[in-house]
Amino acid sequence: MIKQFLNDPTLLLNAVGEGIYGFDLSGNAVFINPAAERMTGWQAAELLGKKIHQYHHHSHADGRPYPADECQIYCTMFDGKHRHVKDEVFWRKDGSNFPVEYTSTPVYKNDQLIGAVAIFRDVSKQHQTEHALRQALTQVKDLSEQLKDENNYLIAQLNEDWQDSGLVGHSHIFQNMLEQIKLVAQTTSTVLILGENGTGKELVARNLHRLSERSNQSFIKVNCAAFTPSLLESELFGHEKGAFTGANERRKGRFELADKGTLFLDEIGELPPEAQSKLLRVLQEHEFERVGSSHTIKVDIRIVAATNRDLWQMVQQGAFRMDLYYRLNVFPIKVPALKERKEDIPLLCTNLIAQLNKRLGKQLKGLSKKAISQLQAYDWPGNIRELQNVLEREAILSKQPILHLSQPLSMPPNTAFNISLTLDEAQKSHIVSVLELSNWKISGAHGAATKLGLHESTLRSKMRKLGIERDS
Ligand SMILES: Nc1ncnc2c1ncn2[C@@H]1O[C@H](COP(=O)(O)OP(=O)(O)OP(=O)(O)O)[C@@H](O)[C@H]1O
Repeated sequence: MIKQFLNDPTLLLNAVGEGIYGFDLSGNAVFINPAAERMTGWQAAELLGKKIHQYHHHSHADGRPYPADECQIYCTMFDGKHRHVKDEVFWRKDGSNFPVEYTSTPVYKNDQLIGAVAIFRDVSKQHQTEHALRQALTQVKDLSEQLKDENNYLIAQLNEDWQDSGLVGHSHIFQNMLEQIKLVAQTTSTVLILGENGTGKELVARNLHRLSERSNQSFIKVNCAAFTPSLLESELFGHEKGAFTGANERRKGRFELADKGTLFLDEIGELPPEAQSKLLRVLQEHEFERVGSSHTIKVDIRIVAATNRDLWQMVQQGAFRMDLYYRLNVFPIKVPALKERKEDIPLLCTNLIAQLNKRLGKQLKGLSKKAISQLQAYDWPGNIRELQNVLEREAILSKQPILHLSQPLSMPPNTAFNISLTLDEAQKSHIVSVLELSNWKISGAHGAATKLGLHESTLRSKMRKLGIERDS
């Protein structure tokens, strides 16, 4: 048996799965095995004695000619050096090509170079697998990016001390508003919610979403006053990696996250001009581009916007685009100020005290009659948010189950004169009070900076210095 193979070594060469070519020193084929025939479609009889390079190594993969004197196999025949080559192609008889990986080894007889042997493999399958792997990796990366975006957003939402309260009030004016919410919730029309700070605009927006057909999809909120103009654009529309300094990764904007759901644009009056034009385009054409990208993204979102500003006056002053105003003002809902529905105060208090009991672990029963009359005699510039704060303060101070008012309503406790405070403490206390009254809005005409007569950046640096954060 062994003898049989020794007598005819080509039996072994014919059995291997790799293609084998033998060359003499002139580059002519002297041996071709069946695997090479199968891969190239050229029969041995057609190529033996011929320069193989001209048949299936004549061009590179991109079609550029591959001169014979650069051919790595021929080079071995000149310098007698072994070579391992990747990223080349061989051409088939039918004119197609396939990627190959090959070795070119010199053949010596009595120390004399007499030719070379090339052993090659078709690596198309390997390339396909690599390509599929690369695609799968990109998909995984995209998905994990999306999950990260959504997760960040959800965490931010959870941290957002959103209280589990419904819209409470039985006054005529409030019931009218509830009726409007129910009607417009069924449609996809853009809604503009108007009302003073702390009246419950956000609560209205969330209820609109809850009652709509989109309730199973996301409700995404953006406070347009909380970002600088350039950050706001990237927050709304997202950005590509490297779109600006600090954009280390690609990030989806709130418009993309809200696709199929509702996007709540709070403080819409603070939207800078550039973002106003982009928003107009989304409202008209449902499309936009991420910052730093030319790729157009289509979305299906319902816009609900809110403001405490007189948008029409802003239009007349040139601070808000008129076309955007009309696009937003399709269905305006006016949330009444608390002073317009004082008859709702007792019911609101019952509701808010129940929430406080849960949150503070108290067992308060309600308010004294005198306290209710005091609350109804007051004008509530800070609306329900101010009412919440007053009740929370009294709930903390109270040792009895029935609450009384321990301080006059017209003087916010934080600004009360307190001689024991250092200058820094007094500043901190005053800044926090003004921030609370401004719903922690820093910039804009109604922001804390304007109220304090400071530049926005001065206020931010003072806040940093005094350690003022929203939860403090
Ligand atoms: N009808 C209501 N019944 C009970 N609680 C309410 C009602 N309306 C608002 N609230 C509560 O009052 C607080 C302020 O409401 P919300 O944040 O919706 O006001 P807003 O008008 O959006 O305020 P801003 O303009 O300052 O952002 C919230 O804690 C909310 O739960």
